[in-house]
Formats: sequence, C-alpha cells, structure tokens
Amino acid sequence: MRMPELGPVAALQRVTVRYGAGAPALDGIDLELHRGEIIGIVGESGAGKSTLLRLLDADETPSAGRVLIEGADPSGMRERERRALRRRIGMVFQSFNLLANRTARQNVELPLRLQRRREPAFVDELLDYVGLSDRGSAYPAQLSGGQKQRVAIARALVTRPPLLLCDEPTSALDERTTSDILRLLASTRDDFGTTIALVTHELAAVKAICDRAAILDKGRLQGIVTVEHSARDDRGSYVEHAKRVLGS
Ligand SMILES: Nc1ncnc2c1ncn2[C@@H]1O[C@H](COP(=O)(O)OP(=O)(O)OP(=O)(O)O)[C@@H](O)[C@H]1O
Repeated sequence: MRMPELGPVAALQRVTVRYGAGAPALDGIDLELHRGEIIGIVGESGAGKSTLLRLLDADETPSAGRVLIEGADPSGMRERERRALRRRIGMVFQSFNLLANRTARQNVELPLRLQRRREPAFVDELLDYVGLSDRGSAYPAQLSGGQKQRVAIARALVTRPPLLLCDEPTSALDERTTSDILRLLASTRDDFGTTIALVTHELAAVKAICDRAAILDKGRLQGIVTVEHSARDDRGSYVEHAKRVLGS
C-alpha cells in the first residue's frame, strides 16, 4: 500500500477543468489536503465544488495541471489501478445512496464484499461506532435520515480510507441531526485519523468542524481560510461573507 506518511493526502497543482468552450468549471486551482485535517470546500451553486470533489475521487481528469492522491497521479494510471485507488477513498452523499434491498449491516459490508473481503468484527465495531449496533438488520426505509447517514458513514469507513469525501452530507437533515452527524464526522477524524473534505453550502457546518476552508467562486479559489469560532455573521458578497464567517 502506498502511504507517504508525511506528504499531503491529496494535492491539486494548477488544476483547470473545462467542459466546453465557456468559462472553465475550475481554473488554476492549487490546493493541498493536509493529513488529518477537516477541510471545508464552500461556494455558491456552480462554483466548482462537485468538480473538485470528483478530482479528489479520481473520477475526473483535469484539462490542465496535476492531481496527486497519496502521492500518485490517477491520470497516468491504468483503469484497474485507478479503480483500486478509488476504492481507498470514502464517499458520503447528501442522499445517502444506500441499497434499499440490503440491511444496514449489508450496506456497510458491501465495499468489503466487492473486494472479496470479510471483516465481520470490524463491521460490528463500526455499526457500534456510529450508534447503530441494534439496527444492523433494519432496511434503509426503516431508518431515519440521520440513521441512514450513519450507515453511509460506516460504509465509507469500512475500507479504512485515508481520505473521506463528503458531498453535502447534512443538507437533507434537520438542524439537530445535522449537528449529530457533524460530531460523528469530527470524531471520525480524531479516532481514525481520516482526512475529510466537506463540500457544503452550509457555512455553519464548516464553522462547526472544519480546520480550514477553501472558498470557490466561479471556478477560482478565492482564498483558503483557517476556520475560527468567534467570527460574526454579516452581509456582503458571498466571498466576503464566507471569509468573514469562517476566517480571521
Ligand atoms: N459534466 C459536466 N458537463 C458540462 N458542464 C459541467 C459538468 N459538470 C459541471 N459542469 C459545469 O461546471 C461548473 C461547476 O459545476 P459544479 O457542479 O462543480 O459546481 P458546484 O459548486 O458543485 O455546484 P452545486 O452547488 O450546484 O452542486 C458549472 O458551471 C456546471 O454547469
């Protein structure tokens, strides 16, 4: 397993992504994900957040520049190698993306089964970790939104990923459940050392758990701020607002 312990988990070097003749979806992005950090990726709709997440998931190839994940450039990989890399990256989605006809436990086991692995003790441990040790045999339809997201987080962690990508993980949840899920993500970083990239339009979520935040606007990185916890909410442009709410 390739694990350069000291380098960043992932790096984007002067990355541009173009889909057509218009303005690029991402334009000259330089960004490093530090090992063990929780980094927020924020911006208005269309800013390029999902595109950036797909690059970090080795599911998008830059039009220019370079992406490194665990020190390796996915664009130079054979399909099989790239799939193996992608299996090491955890994903959590807004809509949970659980298989409806599988129990919570079977959903958590799925990434292991796809790799012909079985780790029943670790699956038990994770179900317990996310607070669902007694709901393993429930189907997604029998679970609340927050419980479904807990299953999805356990499923993402079952392969022990060094990097967990979260795409609007709390946007479908109410405020109380949101803070429970954010707490779970924060403890995941603390207990498993997982680096987390949190894409969200909810600045409060970034404020609650992120160490840094990358602010995107129309495909450009407008700033990377260290998140502080005493800034005041104020009016202004989105970028000014985000910098003021999140940064110093
Ligand atoms: N597959 C695609 N083909 C063409 N254009 C695309 C594609 N994916 C994204 N785009 C364009 O790239 C830009 C950035 O899109 P992206 O989905 O990354 O933004 P976002 O910040 O995630 O937005 P949202 O918050 O609405 O999900 C947008 O202008 C979008 O229309």
